[in-house]
Amino acid sequence: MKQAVHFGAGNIGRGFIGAILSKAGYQVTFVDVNKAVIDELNEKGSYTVQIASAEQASFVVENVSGIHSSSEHERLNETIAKASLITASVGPNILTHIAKDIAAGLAYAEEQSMLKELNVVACENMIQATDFLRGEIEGHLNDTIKERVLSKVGFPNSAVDRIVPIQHHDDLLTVQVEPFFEWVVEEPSWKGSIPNMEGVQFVEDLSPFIERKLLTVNTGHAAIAYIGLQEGYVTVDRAMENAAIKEKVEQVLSETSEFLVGKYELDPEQHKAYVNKIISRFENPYLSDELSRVGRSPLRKLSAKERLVYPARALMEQGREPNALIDTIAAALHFKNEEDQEAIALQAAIEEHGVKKAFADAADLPEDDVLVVAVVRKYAAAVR
Ligand SMILES: NC(=O)C1=CN([C@@H]2O[C@H](COP(=O)(O)OP(=O)(O)OC[C@H]3O[C@@H](n4cnc5c(N)ncnc54)[C@H](O)[C@@H]3O)[C@@H](O)[C@H]2O)C=CC1
Ligand SMILES: O=P(O)(O)OC[C@H]1O[C@](O)(CO)[C@@H](O)[C@@H]1O
Repeated sequence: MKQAVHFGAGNIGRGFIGAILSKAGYQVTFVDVNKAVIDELNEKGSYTVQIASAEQASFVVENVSGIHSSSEHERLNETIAKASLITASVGPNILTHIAKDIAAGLAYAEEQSMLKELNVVACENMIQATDFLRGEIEGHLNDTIKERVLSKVGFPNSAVDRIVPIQHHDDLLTVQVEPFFEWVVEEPSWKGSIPNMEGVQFVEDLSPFIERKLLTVNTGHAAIAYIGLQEGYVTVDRAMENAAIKEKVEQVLSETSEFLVGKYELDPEQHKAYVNKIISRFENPYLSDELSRVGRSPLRKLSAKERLVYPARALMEQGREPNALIDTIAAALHFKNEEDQEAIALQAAIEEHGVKKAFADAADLPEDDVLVVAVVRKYAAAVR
């Protein structure tokens, strides 16, 4: 049986990537720091995925096991050495940490003369996430091993799309997901023959796919989260029942559409249909997705290459005034959550240095940048 190693046995790992890989005939070994989840995977060897729709369908994902990365280094090295695919959905900020584990496994495979053609794919909400991961892995390899690894291992970027909220089940492994899913992988960087995996699309150029997804699903979602929280909502579906919030989200997405259609010469009608589909996904009444989850890690979401600042700045460079994006960024600066380290750091920075410097630092922009000036002007109006 083909072996896949997936870092991150969390919501998207179990609810999407693990399910696709298992169905494609892989034995999937999840790697996680959460020992309770790993123990449960090893004990049960399967888990249930529930589809959040009127039909309430569910299916069982088989051939899964787990490795606790903090304590099972040798087992992890041996498993990586046998794998033909390594994937990850741990969160962009954690890629640096798992790079060390992946590098150790690849170096072990090389030393044991086991290194064969394989691929490493980061499945994160991040542009060029695999390129970033590859850079971090390379930093842990000596020159000789690095050369061998780069000749055998492919590092394709990918775009993943499926809404998987925080789970509330008695069973630790059961995961509820939305019906929609899309996993797009960069074909030119794939080493070896292109596999036929149901639910995975290989493309020549990933940029239009990842940008379309990040600047529609994730930008729209972020707008609902930050504006919805301002209005006292708790979940995405309930916030979308408010006509004013829905209208604001539509305005945000018409701004990102303007950018995307222009940059990638998309067919405006087809893109409009894509946007409408995404909006209907946000309204799914069978999915209870917390705004605090969708808005999590505000410093990452306010950074330069991310879902809010990147399109807003690009539009302003074209002489446009993306007012709905500016309102969303202003609302994001009010995001407070005592369980979110980035939210705490953001609010501390605002208190200590003022909103102008706090936002300029987060977005890596000068304090007199046009976007910073516009956001600061709106910030006072977006009181929570
Ligand atoms: N939830 C979703 O709908 C989607 C998530 N994603 C991407 O997946 C990422 C993860 O999202 P979720 O699954 O919702 O989060 P999650 O918190 O449910 O899962 C992340 C998992 O990574 C594990 N982890 C943390 N540090 C680790 C380490 N050093 N080694 C191994 N495992 C480690 C955590 O214990 C957790 O089980 C997101 O940041 C995003 O980039 C992408 C598309 C959809
Ligand atoms: O996972 P992130 O990047 O923190 O952002 C949350 C977003 O990711 C998703 O979980 C999946 O794309 C969306 O639900 C949401 O827009």
